[in-house]
Amino acid sequence: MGAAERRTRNSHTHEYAWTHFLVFTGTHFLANEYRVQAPGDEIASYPVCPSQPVGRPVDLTHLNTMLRRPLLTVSAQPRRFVGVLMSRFGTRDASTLVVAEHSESKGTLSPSTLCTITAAGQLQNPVTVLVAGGKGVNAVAQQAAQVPGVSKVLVAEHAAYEKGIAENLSQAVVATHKAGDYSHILAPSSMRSKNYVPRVAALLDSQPITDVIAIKDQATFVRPMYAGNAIATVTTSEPLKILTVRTTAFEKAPSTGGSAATEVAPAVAKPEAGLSAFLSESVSQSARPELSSARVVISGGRGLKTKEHFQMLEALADKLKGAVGASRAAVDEFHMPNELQVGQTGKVVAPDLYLAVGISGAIQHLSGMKDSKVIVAINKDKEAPIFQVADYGLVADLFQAVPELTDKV
Ligand SMILES: Cc1cc2nc3c(=O)[nH]c(=O)nc-3n(C[C@H](O)[C@H](O)[C@H](O)COP(=O)(O)OP(=O)(O)OC[C@H]3O[C@@H](n4cnc5c(N)ncnc54)[C@H](O)[C@@H]3O)c2cc1C
Repeated sequence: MGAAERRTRNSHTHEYAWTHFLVFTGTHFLANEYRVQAPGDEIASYPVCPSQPVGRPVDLTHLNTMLRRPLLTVSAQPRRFVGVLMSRFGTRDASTLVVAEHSESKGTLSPSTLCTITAAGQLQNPVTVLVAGGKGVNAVAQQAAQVPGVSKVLVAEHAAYEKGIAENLSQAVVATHKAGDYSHILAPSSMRSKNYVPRVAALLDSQPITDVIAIKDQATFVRPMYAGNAIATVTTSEPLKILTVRTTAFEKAPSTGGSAATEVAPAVAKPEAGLSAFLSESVSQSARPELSSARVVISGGRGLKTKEHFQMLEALADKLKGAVGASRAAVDEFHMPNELQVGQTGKVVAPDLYLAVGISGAIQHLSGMKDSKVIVAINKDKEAPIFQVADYGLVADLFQAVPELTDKV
């Protein structure tokens, strides 16, 4: 199938969408041909209007008779226009479901959920938030209900959702979608959503779009590709858009001022999917702020040479009330724990101040921190690529520069 083709399934929703599309006769738009596949048919190509010169505006009336059959596959030039028509004239009202993340132990809605609600607001649809969890989840739901812009909060309380087990959580999301028929499902980009969102997408037969950093319209989104080397603007013609949102790209929604209604989420017949079980977790305790949400992050790389030398960074971080991060090289050499890795395969951070110490600035590291508001680099190699993204660069030996800086702060 050619690149210009789009597929649509023969579902109830699609039939409605196309009915609306066909009602829209008399409208002119640029199209050369439609390819239509009915059940049991070969794919057949039909010109929109046999006498119509290629690329000229055409009358859609001709399509009425042709498309009044159960469609499996329809393709058209230009593809995007059809996608837009589908979403604009579909019979479903656009509505957005945000799947909340929250801290079970603290009973709080996560800042990443607030950022996702901001992203959802930009779609300008009514926003429903699904809060799934174990006992105590109602308190989190109350917090979600107070976020301005949220019109409804659905609470799924069950022990099966307590630890965010992907197989169980995805069932809750799917059941909620089936009852609400949302046009968009949004979740924060996170380790947790990397696990359950693909399952949700597979169960609902939709291609997810991950790591969205900007919303252009209902169907057009901006996302990084190739570890942030390219920024792609993608348009989807999926009737259901499933997105994960890079939370560093959206401000947190205010946590008070709203008054959404709270309801019980649609029931799942067997919330415990029985495919995986929670055994234990080991959470590292730190008095420092959490890496992803810290205002100041001080990261060290292979240049620190030993685990002990990271204490220099910790002393500076404590003075600046910041978090400590690390490059993958430092993590691979066991100088810092895995959860403090910043980059493509680690955490994505965008603090007010990011200080990179003894880090060369490989693209995989940059993709996790280059959206920081101010970047400062200390490196003894003046050619190090980190200086290309740094607002302030110090070419110096870190073993002199860091203690000196700590003294002066
Ligand atoms: C698929 C994939 C995913 C990856 N994901 C990540 C990721 O998420 N995060 C990540 O960080 N990397 C990631 N990497 C690895 C990445 O490519 C680099 O290898 C890594 O970031 C290098 O870490 P570094 O800058 O600490 O080490 P190096 O590249 O070795 O740089 C050390 C720097 O320290 C400087 N230095 C040495 N001594 C001193 C001194 N005394 N004073 C001042 N400066 C000094 C050196 O000049 C040098 O620039 C990934 C790679 C792949 C292939």
